Amino acid sequence: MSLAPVVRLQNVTKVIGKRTIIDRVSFEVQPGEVFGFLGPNGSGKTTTIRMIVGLMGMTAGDIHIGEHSVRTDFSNAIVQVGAIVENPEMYKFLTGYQNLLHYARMNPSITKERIQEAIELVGLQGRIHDKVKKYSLGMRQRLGVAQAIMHRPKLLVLDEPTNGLDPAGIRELRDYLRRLAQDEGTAVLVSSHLLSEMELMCDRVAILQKGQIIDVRSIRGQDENGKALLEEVLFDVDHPDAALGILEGQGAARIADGLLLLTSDRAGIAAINRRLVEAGINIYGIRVKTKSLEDQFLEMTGSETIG
Ligand SMILES: Nc1ncnc2c1ncn2[C@@H]1O[C@H](COP(=O)(O)OP(=O)(O)OP(=O)(O)O)[C@@H](O)[C@H]1O
Repeated sequence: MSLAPVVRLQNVTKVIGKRTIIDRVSFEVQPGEVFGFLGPNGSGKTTTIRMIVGLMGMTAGDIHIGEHSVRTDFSNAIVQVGAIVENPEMYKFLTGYQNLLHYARMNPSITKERIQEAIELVGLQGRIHDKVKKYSLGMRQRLGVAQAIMHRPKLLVLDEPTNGLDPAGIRELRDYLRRLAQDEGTAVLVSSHLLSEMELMCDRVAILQKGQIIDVRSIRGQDENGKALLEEVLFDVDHPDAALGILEGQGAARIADGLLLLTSDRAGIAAINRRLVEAGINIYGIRVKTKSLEDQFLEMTGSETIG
């Protein structure tokens, strides 16, 4: 991707007392990308996010928003950011619209048209004139996001936005974040400890464990370098032992429950299939055991509990 990243973390480190809470964290988020920041509780997501939005200083490293360093050029960096890090403070006795107007007054660049656009992007147009005290948690959050995007930030940061939402609310959140990324080219950074939700919502995820990034990967079946991910494949064949012999030297094939089990990328599966058929092996079925992000995450973090 040749686009300049919207946010770039370079070896960001945070030491509190004698403890290294965040250890040389580096990643970039591109325009129009929904990027997940995934890790178990206590892994350092909130601390990293607080450093991105300037609520906390960093011990070493740097963060750039566009070309502006959060360290040395904070005010130019932060104007490009919209964020919900702690619960957004809303006036519950005012309507959603009145709340937005109140915030818009602080920034003369926000027009009435823009307020309307933000409301529509989060799908709150039907209820925007109701009092906030009548809103569900999901609606309050939408209002928070509308407020955070009114000034057209290049980066939207949401800390654990799925917390407390029901499945319908999570689906709606996913839909409007994707819309925002696509329609406005906003880079969206969301943190979560919930893998299944990140899989649905994000283009890429960084996996954080004990303050270190242990992996950054695309959700769409490729790793960071565009290399296809390996998948476990089961071949149901008439002579597994003979098939194993034919494939000798082709990676780690073995027999499991009478099936031939091997690891391959997609192109490899076709090649292995052809080779077996040409050698006279009958194939009754091929099954790809696609690993969910959750399986991969558990493999990488070992016994670390999630959630
Ligand atoms: N001000 C602080 N002083 C000392 N330790 C801290 C401080 N802030 C955070 N920590 C520690 O840093 C680690 C990371 O915390 P952080 O809140 O960033 O994790 P998290 O991934 O956001 O987890 P959670 O989802 O539980 O909020 C934790 O072990 C926490 O106890």
